[in-house]
Amino acid sequence: QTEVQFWHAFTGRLGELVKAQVEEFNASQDEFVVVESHKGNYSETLNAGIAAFRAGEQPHILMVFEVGTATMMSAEGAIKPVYEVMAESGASFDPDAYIGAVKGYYTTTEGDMLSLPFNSSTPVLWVNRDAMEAAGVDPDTDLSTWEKVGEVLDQLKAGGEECPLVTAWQSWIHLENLSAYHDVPFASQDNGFAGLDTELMLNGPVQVAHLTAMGDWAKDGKFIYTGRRNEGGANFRAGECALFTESSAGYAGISSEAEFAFDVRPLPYWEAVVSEPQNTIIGGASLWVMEGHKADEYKGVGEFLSFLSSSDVQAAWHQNTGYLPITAEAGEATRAAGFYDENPGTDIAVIQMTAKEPTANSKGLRLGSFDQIRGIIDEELEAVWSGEKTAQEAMDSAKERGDALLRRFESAN
Ligand SMILES: O=P(O)(O)OC[C@H](O)CO
Repeated sequence: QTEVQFWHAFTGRLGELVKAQVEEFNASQDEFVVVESHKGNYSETLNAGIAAFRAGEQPHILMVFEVGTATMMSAEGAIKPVYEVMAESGASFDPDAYIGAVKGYYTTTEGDMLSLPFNSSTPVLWVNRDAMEAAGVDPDTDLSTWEKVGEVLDQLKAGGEECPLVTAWQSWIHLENLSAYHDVPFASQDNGFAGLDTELMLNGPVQVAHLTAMGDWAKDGKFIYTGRRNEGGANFRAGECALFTESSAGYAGISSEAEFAFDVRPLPYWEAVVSEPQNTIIGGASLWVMEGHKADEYKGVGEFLSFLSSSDVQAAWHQNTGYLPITAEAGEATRAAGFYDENPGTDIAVIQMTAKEPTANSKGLRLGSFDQIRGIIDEELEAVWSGEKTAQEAMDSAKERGDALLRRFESAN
């Protein structure tokens, strides 16, 4: 049997679900064996893939979070584009089957798919209904705008809630998506889509106003900071927090662990800035195929990626995890099966990402060295939460430091 190595970043419920998919594929045929390995969090998995490539020990398939997309696109010689793998392997593959908002992010301007948008997400607002009630707040209260959320945070605090709001992925949600959702740029050159000579624009009035509000909430004990990635998920799932801004894929852990009534709402927007929000942008990860392997192994890769995209596998994955259904057919099958009626809110992520035609500010981000830039942004945000810097000071500094990395990436590519 021909072996295919698949490196990913999933643990917990997501880790179990990936393992189950791999086992199902392996059991469905006897020509190939996919071997899945967990390589740490998203950044660690990306770095493990890069280091392995340099050592000539790269896996066939590497999961790379959306942040690493520009890095992978520029890694010529290291990656084998998915459209090429699929064409050579003869596995069934219809690029038009994938939903536009997801496909666009991982496809060249010529329409060639470079990586498989396996687990695509977008941020939403998770609500612990029991915690709201315990603090004397109507759990059905309108949370559509940050103005309204601000009032609810006051009520939660007054009602004795110790963790009114917690977040995962602060840069992704409170800066990158915030910008797209309010149709302001996060970076120049269409957020990097139009060229490498881009600079950060994350220190504008919309971003600064939002971070100032978040900083005030942090100072008042209404926003509790728990970490840069999805650390806050453990607090929310344990029932310790009322509101949680997190990926739609938070569903995997919340639906399997939460011992309280929860629901999911659209990501709030500032009514003072827009009368209605633009779309949110993509997160999660895609699967990149790495160069340097044999033709029969790539055939196995093609078969496995085709299996992952098949309607039944996709529909189940979407329903179990909260990741977007990457094909229109999987979304339709989910609706037809009554899943959205039985699990209200599980279609919010798709609606939020696709309801409006994206603008140059809301197609997504394509920035080199973005993982390192996020590290800088995280550091600066932490200075806002601790009251060390104003939001303006922190974002001016993030821009200056981040732009230096963008210049370095530009000259290296
Ligand atoms: O938790 P995920 O997989 O939806 O990813 C969230 C962010 O996009 C990570 O950058």
